[in-house]
Amino acid sequence: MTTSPFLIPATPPPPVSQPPLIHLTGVTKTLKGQDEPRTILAGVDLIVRPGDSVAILGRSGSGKSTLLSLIGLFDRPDGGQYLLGERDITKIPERKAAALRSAEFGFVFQRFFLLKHLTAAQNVAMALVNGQGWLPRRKRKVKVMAALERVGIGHLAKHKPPRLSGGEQQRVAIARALVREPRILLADEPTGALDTDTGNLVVEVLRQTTDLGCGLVLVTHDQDHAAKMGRVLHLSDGLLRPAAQRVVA
Ligand SMILES: Nc1ncnc2c1ncn2[C@@H]1O[C@H](COP(=O)(O)OP(=O)(O)OP(=O)(O)O)[C@@H](O)[C@H]1O
Repeated sequence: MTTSPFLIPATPPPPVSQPPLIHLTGVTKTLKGQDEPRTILAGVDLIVRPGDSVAILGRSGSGKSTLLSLIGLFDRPDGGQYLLGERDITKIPERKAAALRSAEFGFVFQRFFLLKHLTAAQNVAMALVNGQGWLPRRKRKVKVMAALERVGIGHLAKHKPPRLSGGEQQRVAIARALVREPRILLADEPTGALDTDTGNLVVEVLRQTTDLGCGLVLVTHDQDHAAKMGRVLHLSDGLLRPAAQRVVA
């Protein structure tokens, strides 16, 4: 029997998955408090590819921020393996970690950490000054405006934080995280200080950052926000597992 070249295969070929941006295997972390040392991460596995959006849920104290600080190279695992692209960075020294952190990652926190006396554009430009030295003024301006426009607040470039709403301030902070074009955006409770509607808007802005291939890891307590991500994981007993998702109306 000959096969017609016009036949459509019954099962489309699987999408070619892109190589991971980050790949954690069996990552462990024990923290020494005032009492007994406590194992916070007991063997975490996680893969984030370009364009992935991953939510991490978990009760307070389950270790979400600890995990995010390992991913963002503020701390190192005790065991397991952490690959950034193909590079094993499990035991990378701080000097090298700092350079990778500013080249590869953008960070968004619950608090906006904006400088009150600078405009939105100047706040965003600070990330370029710290990360890449002094870019020529015109190039800096183009990058800053592109970042502000990407989060929908180009028209607020000349406003200072006290004149901006909480959601607008958080969007300035997201633009500041995006302006160096990070490959991975890490957001720790970015809607914690915002009302529901504003929080929804900010989560949507964050999710859209993945459209151009950025990987996003969002730590949140809000199941509705988590459900807007491509994948929802739950951290408990030191392990990350797929979370049972609620249907959001
Ligand atoms: N530097 C530290 N030394 C000792 N214990 C710590 C340290 N930092 C955090 N912990 C403890 O580790 C546990 C995990 O903390 P972590 O902040 O990662 O949790 P979380 O899931 O992000 O919590 P939350 O949702 O409340 O922010 C907590 O019990 C916390 O008290």
